Amino acid sequence: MIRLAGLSKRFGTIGPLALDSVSLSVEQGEVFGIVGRSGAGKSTLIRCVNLLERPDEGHVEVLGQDLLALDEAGLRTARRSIGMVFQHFNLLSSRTVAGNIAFPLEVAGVPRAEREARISELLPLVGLETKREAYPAQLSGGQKQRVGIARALASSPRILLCDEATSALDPETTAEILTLIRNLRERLNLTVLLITHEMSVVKAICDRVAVMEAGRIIEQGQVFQVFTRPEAETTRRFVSGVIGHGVPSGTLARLPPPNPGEQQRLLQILFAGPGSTRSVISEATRRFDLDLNIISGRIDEIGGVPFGVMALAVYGESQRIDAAISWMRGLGLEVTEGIPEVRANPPAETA
Ligand SMILES: Nc1ncnc2c1ncn2[C@@H]1O[C@H](COP(=O)(O)OP(=O)(O)OP(=O)(O)O)[C@@H](O)[C@H]1O
Repeated sequence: MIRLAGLSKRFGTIGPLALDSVSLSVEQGEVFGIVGRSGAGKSTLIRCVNLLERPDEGHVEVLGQDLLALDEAGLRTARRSIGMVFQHFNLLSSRTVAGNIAFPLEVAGVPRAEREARISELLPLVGLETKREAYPAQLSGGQKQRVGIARALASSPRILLCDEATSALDPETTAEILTLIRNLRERLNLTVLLITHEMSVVKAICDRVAVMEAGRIIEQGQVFQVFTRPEAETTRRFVSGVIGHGVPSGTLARLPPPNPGEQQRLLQILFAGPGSTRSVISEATRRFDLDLNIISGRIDEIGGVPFGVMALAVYGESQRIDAAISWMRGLGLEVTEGIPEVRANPPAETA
């Protein structure tokens, strides 16, 4: 649906590249997230998909069309297949909900009766049947974004671009809007590309994710894979704020020392898949005659797949600990030695 190849972009003549050879493919029906800190290049990248921003170099293919090769008229037509939702809604305050939704249709020259019919279809889709004649000032943030979404869908696009669509909303409203986007994706067979600085958004809604830093994609993959096995340090930091890899610094220092002749080893265990709730701790304790202290543990779900991360301090004879690790790995658990430390009370992992 979207193929970006070797995109580079520099604003002005000096300074760093806002985009540095970015390549990305988004397949039909996916919700694809791009996450990164402020200034990473996310907005520039998403704006290249509908050519609100023109890259200096590279290739932009959407629905099989080379957008950079189109003239203005061709680009206008192509853009009807690409709806866009904005962080600050960008509604016209002098127009009603219906007037805002109709706006892109008016610009495209769609006759009035057809516009009205389309509005009537869209309002129930976004849960705003009763707000047709309301003005933006009379709406909550979540309702305003519902209007923004309806407007983006007015021309029946096949692709929805979401530029920090929930960043101005509170957590509860964010969850509602994300659920709405996910449902619309299914109902309307949309492909969604979204940018966000919040890993929790990616976790809630995306199938795949790309992590951006300094104009580059530093890591990408299935959300489950990236969350449970982050490779880049930046990704690890993003992920740890959401799924709790690591324990607060100071906690490890307060662990009791091992008895003479015994070892203390720190293990991080990742459970993934349906067997995740299986209790291995008590069984390992019995089988291998060890003391296993749970320092932290969390069960979560990403894309419907349960997984858990547990940090353990294990006390006992070295060989027994080795045997317990082999046994746990044999059960399909991912066991790594060492527990990443995080600052106590880290700020929410956002840009
Ligand atoms: N119109 C512009 N003129 C000059 N520099 C720009 C412009 N737009 C973006 N930049 C610069 O390009 C880089 C990438 O910015 P971009 O807005 O794409 O990042 P971002 O990841 O979306 O960050 P944010 O979430 O803060 O918007 C930054 O260094 C930014 O200052």
